[in-house]
Amino acid sequence: MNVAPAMTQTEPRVVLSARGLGKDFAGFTAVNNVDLDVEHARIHALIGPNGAGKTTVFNLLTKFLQPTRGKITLLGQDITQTKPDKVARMGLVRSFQISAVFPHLTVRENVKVALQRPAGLAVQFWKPLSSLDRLNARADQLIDHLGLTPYRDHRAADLSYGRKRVLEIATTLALEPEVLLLDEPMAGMGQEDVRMVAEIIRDVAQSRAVLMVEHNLNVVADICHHVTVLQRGEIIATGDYATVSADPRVRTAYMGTE
Ligand SMILES: Nc1ncnc2c1ncn2[C@@H]1O[C@H](COP(=O)(O)OP(=O)(O)OP(=O)(O)O)[C@@H](O)[C@H]1O
Repeated sequence: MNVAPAMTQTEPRVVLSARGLGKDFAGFTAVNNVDLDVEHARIHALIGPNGAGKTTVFNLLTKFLQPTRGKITLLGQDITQTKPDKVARMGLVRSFQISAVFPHLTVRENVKVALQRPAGLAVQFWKPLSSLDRLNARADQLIDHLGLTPYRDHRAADLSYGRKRVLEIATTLALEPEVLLLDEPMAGMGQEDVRMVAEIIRDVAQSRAVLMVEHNLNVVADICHHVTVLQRGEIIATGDYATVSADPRVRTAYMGTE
């Protein structure tokens, strides 16, 4: 059998990029002149002190907000004017967009519900869950991939906080995104859960790009290939963790907040 060679680290493929991205709110510039290149099979962190503009950049990229300036390209297509649902169908998915995990459903049922809307469509509540049986195999594959098999028949409400986040990621992956945006995936987690979710993210990023906002700099140092640091809406440093953490402007920006 012919197997295509795996993409090597020397062949970066930019899947999402922004040029000169900017957003003004009633005369206040929240984001300015942001250039970003997110690559396939890489984890890219967006960090910065509170109010630096990280969430606004996420909202611009997913088109929840319309940029005031600049251009966004997804998989070679200009999406600057594209609507959020179309952007999601094109492969740019933000975790919370579909991470409505239903607490009374089991892990497997949640994943099946997510799988029946691969185009990012609304959940079809009128369909009985039994009609989703054809999705069992695919759901179990995804569940296994994310280490949730022992919890497959547990109700989502009974999962630990960390495993709930992993289930959210599983439901996001049901859309088979090319680019996954994670907004503070480790927020509120204990150390053990942080380690587990970090491993999952590393695994998930083997076959897609991940862009994440993360305050936990240990996690950023551990799993992120590229780090972009924002301050007052502008990029002050970009590169690998060692490079940006040694940058005097980054050290100043974080002083007192780290
Ligand atoms: N809809 C809005 N209207 C006016 N100002 C806004 C709006 N959204 C964000 N801002 C402002 O833009 C700036 C950047 O906010 P943003 O939430 O993007 O920062 P952040 O880096 O995500 O912060 P945090 O780490 O605290 O979540 C802040 O000064 C914020 O008050």
